[in-house]
Amino acid sequence: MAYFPMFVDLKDKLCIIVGGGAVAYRKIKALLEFEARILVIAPNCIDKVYGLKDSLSQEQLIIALRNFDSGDVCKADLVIAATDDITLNKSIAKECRHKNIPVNVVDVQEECSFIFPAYIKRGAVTIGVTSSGKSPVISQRLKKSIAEQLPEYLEDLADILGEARDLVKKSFDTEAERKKVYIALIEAVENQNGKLSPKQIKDVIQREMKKNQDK
Ligand SMILES: C[C@@]1(CC(=O)O)c2cc3[nH]c(cc4nc(cc5[nH]c(cc(n2)[C@H]1CCC(=O)O)[C@@](C)(CC(=O)O)[C@@H]5CCC(=O)O)C(CC(=O)O)=C4CCC(=O)O)c(CCC(=O)O)c3CC(=O)O
Ligand SMILES: NC(=O)C1=CN([C@@H]2O[C@H](COP(=O)(O)OP(=O)(O)OC[C@H]3O[C@@H](n4cnc5c(N)ncnc54)[C@H](O)[C@@H]3O)[C@@H](O)[C@H]2O)C=CC1
Repeated sequence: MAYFPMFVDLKDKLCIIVGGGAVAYRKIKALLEFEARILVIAPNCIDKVYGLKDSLSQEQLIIALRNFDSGDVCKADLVIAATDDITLNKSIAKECRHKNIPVNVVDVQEECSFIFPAYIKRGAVTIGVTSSGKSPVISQRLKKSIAEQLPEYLEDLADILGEARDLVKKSFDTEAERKKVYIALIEAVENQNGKLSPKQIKDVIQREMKKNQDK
């Protein structure tokens, strides 16, 4: 069985992480990169988790130094059960499922409604890899080898194409024409090593329009 890669908007969503060990830390770091708000509930946290407070506001991260209470999950958009107590983790999962809250349980895959990928983030471009639980280390290694092949300008490229999109949509009638323009823009960015000014974007679009008219 393979998992479907679904990309989720986590901006400002409240993610509750129960547990404050090394595994919790890894999940928190990932969720923060996607602008989630974090509430950690654990009687003890490793220093790296406490350390996150230095660079984050109260809006972004709250650490509640206490045991989990049933009912804690009520306000959560997402829950991670990351304690070292398998029975507790399972009961958190049960409560979440009952309340229709997506839940990840770090030590029991069958209890997860979603699992974490190994991922690469370059601005708006995200690449997620999973082995559907078979081997996280495969995902980790694949991530590394994919990352080595990505062009430096990937983030800029996505921004440039994103900005050009409205104009391209207005200027070209068919999807096939629009796709050609995006490819021309990508090639132009490749030639300029990642930089195109708004004027250069317009020039490429003009050029493609002219090509279309001349046909
Ligand atoms: C099912 C899943 C659920 C979930 O966590 O969402 C899960 C479950 C478990 N992981 C375990 C172990 C390890 N996990 C890692 C690493 C990662 N694990 C991640 C995801 C996932 N792990 C989901 C499946 C994703 C997939 O299949 O691709 C990554 C990709 C993302 C992340 O964690 O953020 C991250 C790499 C991120 C990166 O490098 O980018 C390492 C390596 C290391 O630590 O360096 C080890 C030690 C080696 C080993 O055991 O394989 C154990 C056994 C614990 C034990 O033996 O006690 C369980 C529980 C079980 O298998 O039952
Ligand atoms: N999914 C994954 O990627 C991986 C999962 N694991 C599993 O993750 C689990 C956690 O691993 P670590 O972070 O290394 O453990 P850890 O022992 O460092 O941390 C456990 C945390 O749970 C907290 N905790 C315990 N009882 C609690 C309660 N009643 N309420 C709230 N918090 C409570 C502790 O205070 C501590 O912060 C292990 O069971 C391990 O098998 C391990 C490796 C990878």
